[in-house]
Amino acid sequence: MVKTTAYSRTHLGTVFTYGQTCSGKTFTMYGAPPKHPGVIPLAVQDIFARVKERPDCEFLFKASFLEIYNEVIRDLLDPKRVNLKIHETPNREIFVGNLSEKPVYSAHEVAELLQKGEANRSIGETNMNERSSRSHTIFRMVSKHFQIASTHLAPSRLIHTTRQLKNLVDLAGSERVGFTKAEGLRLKEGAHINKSLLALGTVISRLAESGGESRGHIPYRDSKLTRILQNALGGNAKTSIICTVTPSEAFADETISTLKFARRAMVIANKPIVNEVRHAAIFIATHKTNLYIYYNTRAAGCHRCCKTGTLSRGNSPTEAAAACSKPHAR
Ligand SMILES: Nc1ncnc2c1ncn2[C@@H]1O[C@H](COP(=O)(O)OP(=O)(O)OP(=O)(O)O)[C@@H](O)[C@H]1O
Repeated sequence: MVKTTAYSRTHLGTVFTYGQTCSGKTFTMYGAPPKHPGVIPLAVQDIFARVKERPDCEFLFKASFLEIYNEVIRDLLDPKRVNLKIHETPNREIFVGNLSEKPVYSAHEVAELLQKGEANRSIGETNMNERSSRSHTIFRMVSKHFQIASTHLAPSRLIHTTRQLKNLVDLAGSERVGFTKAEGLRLKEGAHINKSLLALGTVISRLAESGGESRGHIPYRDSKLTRILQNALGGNAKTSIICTVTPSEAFADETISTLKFARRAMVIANKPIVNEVRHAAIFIATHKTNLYIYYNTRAAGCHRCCKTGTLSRGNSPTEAAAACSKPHAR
């Protein structure tokens, strides 16, 4: 499932984990590499492995990494960039302004960036988890791929480009103050986490009620998390949600609540699209090439020669006819 989302040719692919605190969300997303890599390192490896399978394409990758901490967006690759704002393009694509994007060329480089970002992430000890995520993180990889095609007259021509976004999201977990015994800063963090997860739950419920269509009012703007994930939740994305639960009886209520969330989310049916740009000029040029071959063949009346390759690049009909030394009818 996760592999499909990472591989997918659709414009936007998103994977996120959902569940109560200490249920294994961060472990699922990051794992304990190199022995037990999580979803993010595995997805990145898959993406780069795919590059090797497509020698006919050129790829360009850029990565960004942000956290939402107490409803403030911070760049984890450049922590001086704080309080970043969310914007929307005219074609309704949501993006975070002034977020740094680093070009990456290998899975190893991405792993280094992840490590750097993780070191800047807000993590704190609670009664439940000694390394509890106090923020939601979104690791995003944007890729552009350019397909090159060779034709008889043009050995290297750009045919189309595809742009894809992959969001790999690690959410902070919902927490009950009774269990975490949080006070002061931890209590404030917990309140923000719960509030944004509630907003996520509401968005999922509304989308589920409307069968996945963004009909009526869907309150994406109620939290930074739902606003950033707007396209992933109810748009044209391919989204995988991994729900994590703890086996402990003491958390049965949380487990039931997580399973209800999962059941609602399953109803939502997005409509993934491929963001592909066919280059019109190139398309016409390619067809001109074919037309030219056809024209030459007809004009010279030299079907057999053209088929066997006598007609070379730049031949005019006269040149083609002259180049044909075979004694067949013209
Ligand atoms: N499948 C697993 N195998 C081994 N250890 C695990 C596994 N899942 C979770 N753990 C361990 O359980 C602890 C809690 O996991 P983790 O931090 O991933 O939870 P979380 O849901 O992200 O919590 P929070 O919401 O508080 O950040 C960690 O010490 C982690 O290493």
